[in-house]
Amino acid sequence: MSRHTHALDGQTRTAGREPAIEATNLVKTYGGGDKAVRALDGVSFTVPSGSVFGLLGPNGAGKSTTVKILTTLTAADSGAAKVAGFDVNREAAQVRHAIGYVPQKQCFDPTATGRENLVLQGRIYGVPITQTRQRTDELLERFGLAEAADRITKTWSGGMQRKLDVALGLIHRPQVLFLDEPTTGLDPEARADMWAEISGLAKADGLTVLLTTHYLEEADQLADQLLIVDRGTAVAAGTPEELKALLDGDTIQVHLADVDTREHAQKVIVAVDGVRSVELDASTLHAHVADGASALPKVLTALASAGVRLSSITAARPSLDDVYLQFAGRSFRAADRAGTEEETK
Ligand SMILES: Nc1ncnc2c1ncn2[C@@H]1O[C@H](COP(=O)(O)OP(=O)(O)OP(=O)(O)O)[C@@H](O)[C@H]1O
Repeated sequence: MSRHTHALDGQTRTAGREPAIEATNLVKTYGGGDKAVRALDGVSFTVPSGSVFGLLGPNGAGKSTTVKILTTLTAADSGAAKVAGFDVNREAAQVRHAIGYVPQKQCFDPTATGRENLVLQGRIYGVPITQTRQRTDELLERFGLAEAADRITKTWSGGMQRKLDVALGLIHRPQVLFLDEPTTGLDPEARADMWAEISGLAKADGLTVLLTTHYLEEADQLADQLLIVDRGTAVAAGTPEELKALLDGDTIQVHLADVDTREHAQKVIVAVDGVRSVELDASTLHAHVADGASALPKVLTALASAGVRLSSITAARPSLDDVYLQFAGRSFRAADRAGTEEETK
């Protein structure tokens, strides 16, 4: 972890106000003996009030487990956490009152209308009925659901249903909102719409939002601060820009026509002037260079002279995928696929 210390230290600085979330060295193991799964292996982070914090990681990285500990749904084996100033173990009731939690799976009654769902949720939280009605109207309006409010929610689109999930988490005016994979399963348009809503929540309402995602683009777009987790540990932290700046220079991605030539191609590219390092990922090579525009023709010429056939080659500024590749040693998409396969076994 030492090479990431700089960015992780940056995470703990806050501007005077008490942080909305402080997680220290969280450890959680499921099961025991041979079947034990270490879901979290010492994760720490701090979320300043009024910001959007992204927990980014492939399937099975430990994101939901972190959220469950912070929302008091499960207890960590060791470590400590405070949310809205309350200890998740000793002051669980206060934590629950101060937070909204939107789980991965839909949490409304599909046979009730949107309005009925919101009013019921307000009652569950003990919000007085007049305030519940007022807040319901406000939330329906804010999420563009007012017109559909009195229709049974199972007739709503997926995007509308997901917005209702978020609205339900806000009925009691929490200080901190947890969104577990808020846009999984949504089409691109509904996803963009949801992104706009989420960034509005922090900016307009001063709410602190912690969201988990396995979409790099979502983390890049929404998060003020990001923690990248992999196999239960934090691999990098910072703003999306800081993380990308850790990889100064550009990345040249070389897609090989023949996967068997990858080791040979790697040696050829490493020898090109201006190439700092080359990482291998299936049939793609990622070369880190100071300046993509000047290095690309040299890489092309070297590969052509060595008889390596390509299917494509591109130069780009580093992406979060490159950050992940550098720190986790494998590409995000490959890790996500591996995680999904692991979970469906
Ligand atoms: N109740 C449980 N019992 C046993 N193992 C579990 C349980 N919940 C999670 N795990 C395992 O712990 C690890 C972390 O899971 P977690 O759900 O926190 O990951 P995640 O990053 O949220 O992944 P996803 O994006 O798939 O939800 C995984 O290996 C998962 O299979």
